Amino acid sequence: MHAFIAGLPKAELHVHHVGSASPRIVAELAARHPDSTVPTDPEALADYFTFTDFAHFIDVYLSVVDLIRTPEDVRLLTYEVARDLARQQVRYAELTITPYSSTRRGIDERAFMDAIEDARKAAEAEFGTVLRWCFDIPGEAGLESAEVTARLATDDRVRPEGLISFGLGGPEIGVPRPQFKPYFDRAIAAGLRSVPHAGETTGPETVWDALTHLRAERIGHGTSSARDEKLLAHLAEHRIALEVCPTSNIATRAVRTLDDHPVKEFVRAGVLVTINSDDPPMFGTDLNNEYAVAARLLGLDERGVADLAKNAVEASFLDAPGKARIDAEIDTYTAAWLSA
Ligand SMILES: O=C(O)c1cccc(C(=O)CC[C@H]2O[C@@H](n3cnc4c(=O)[nH]cnc43)[C@H](O)[C@@H]2O)c1
Ligand SMILES: [Zn+2]
Repeated sequence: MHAFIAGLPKAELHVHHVGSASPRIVAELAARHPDSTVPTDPEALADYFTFTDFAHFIDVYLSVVDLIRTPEDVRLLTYEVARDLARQQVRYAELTITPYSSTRRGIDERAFMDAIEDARKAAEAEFGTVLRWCFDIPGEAGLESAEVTARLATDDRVRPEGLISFGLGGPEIGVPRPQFKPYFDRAIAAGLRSVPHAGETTGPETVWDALTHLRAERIGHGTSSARDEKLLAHLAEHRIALEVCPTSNIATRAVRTLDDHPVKEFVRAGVLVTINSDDPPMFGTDLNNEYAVAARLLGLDERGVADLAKNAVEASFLDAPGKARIDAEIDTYTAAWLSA
């Protein structure tokens, strides 16, 4: 199964830019900025990436954000993230980027956009992996961060070509979703798709809020949806996909153990489940491992895993020919594997 998954063409819909910095990239950035407190030795880094709860995870996440100080850091990170995705046969990824965190720390906004776009184009040409951006509001940073993110996402003079969606991340407790409605309205009016995190660390009412107020088309995590049958039925009926990230939920202690993960409930209820890695090096995982975890939790064979990969293609914001191309690749690969 591991070998099958490793070669399977895939789409990744929920993966964070800074959260994808590999130990090698963290070490390289730390060498560029030696005053940082982030450890560079891989063993110390593994300890550093062990979280007591979600709030601790965010503190550590922001310490890695602090390592990214120049447009060249942004370009390096983005290009290397694409390389890691390509190695896992990821053909298409929607990468969540938090421009507010970088511009607030002094990176010029146009230089930031040029850096991600330059890396996106190079990655597509060199690795064949297509990247698209989701700009997310770091909700806990307040409405100023929402205003900046909405402006950067909608102002034609700065908004990057690869931007397709608008999100909301960070802690959920004490950060009600409805307050972000005007910013999502602006983003949606500008043609962006709505993909907020919801129900990761709070209950199903947050997912309802994301659907009602933010017009969510997919939900980041949505873990607590399992506690509300009516919500599950609504998600299933409207084909609103959940971006499930099993190992992330254990690492941030949102879910106790993998066997307690509600992914089985989602599938039972007919919800469109996609499998994702979230912040892979920080959680000691990668997308291939998340598929292996899902295969075990759901009792899937190779065909079942290929269907999961196709769910991600269906729920992606690719156009129809782009979806058909990856679906065909998945079918060809699976047929060849099963007939070998
Ligand atoms: O950048 C700042 O100055 C700042 C100030 C206050 C709060 C924040 C944040 O809350 C940043 C959160 C950051 O976390 C990212 N992220 C990565 N993985 C996850 C996840 O599983 N669930 C929610 N958020 C996540 C998110 O994209 C934000 O960039 C920042
Ligand atoms: Zn996330």
